[in-house]
Amino acid sequence: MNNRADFLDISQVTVAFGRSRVPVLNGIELKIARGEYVSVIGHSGCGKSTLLNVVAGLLPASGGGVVLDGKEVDGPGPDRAVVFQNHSLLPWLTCYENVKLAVDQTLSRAMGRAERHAWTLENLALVRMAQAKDKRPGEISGGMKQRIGIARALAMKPKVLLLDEPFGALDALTRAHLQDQVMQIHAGLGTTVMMITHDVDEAVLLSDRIVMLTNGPNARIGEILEVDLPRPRDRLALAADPRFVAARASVLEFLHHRHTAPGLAAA
Ligand SMILES: Nc1ncnc2c1ncn2[C@@H]1O[C@H](COP(=O)(O)OP(=O)(O)OP(=O)(O)O)[C@@H](O)[C@H]1O
Repeated sequence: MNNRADFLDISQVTVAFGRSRVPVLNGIELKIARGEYVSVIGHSGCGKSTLLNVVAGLLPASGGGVVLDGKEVDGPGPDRAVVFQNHSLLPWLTCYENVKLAVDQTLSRAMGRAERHAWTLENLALVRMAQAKDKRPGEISGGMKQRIGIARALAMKPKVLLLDEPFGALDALTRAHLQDQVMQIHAGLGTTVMMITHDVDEAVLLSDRIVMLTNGPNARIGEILEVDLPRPRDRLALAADPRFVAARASVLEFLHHRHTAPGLAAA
């Protein structure tokens, strides 16, 4: 068992694609504690998804590595569940079957048949989708599809939940609703989360820490902001909270003025 502070240990991760000698990411060093909610923000194309894909084991790092709970990441695994911006549900299966398939694939040794059925229903209920369990993805809204994607990810009992702009394709109200649900789930289950986002308000509302990447190529961690706001967080109350406003301003200031700080982007 690892220290709380380095449950997920991203160590000197560098990624260069193909024969390019200029890395997209250069020497990313980040330790995430068990139960922590960490967002990664940065300009388009700086390498946020690349970093998440390395942690997911979908992309090998050119240098450095990732260790999760003492085990080196060397490929995809059920201990790291990913939710992408566009849902990846199987269209011919119902919502129940989409979640159940993941449960069967990952937990068939740990749980009997009846238990897997109950666990599938429990996770559908967690994202408030129990009533739509027999619908197919084509019959439900974009927000509902993302909720099924989150239920499927959580049902695998991952050690870390990797969210790649999970609310990016949703309208503002649906997005707010889903952010609130994810906050409740995080509070209830103590899930460790690494989330990629473009949205400054979303990052401040949800995160314990916000990791700000400099522009690529050669992107590095420019700054890390601790979000010192008590939980549970209420979006309406926070909008006028000076600590929320200050955190938001700090991230915006980084994105607008400091994302290519001398000595970072050019290094
Ligand atoms: N498979 C690949 N082969 C070559 N280059 C790639 C590949 N995947 C990503 N890149 C390049 O790496 C850089 C970072 O891409 P990435 O998708 O990680 O950025 P991002 O910060 O997630 O962008 P966005 O916010 O727009 O989604 C980009 O310049 C992209 O073109």
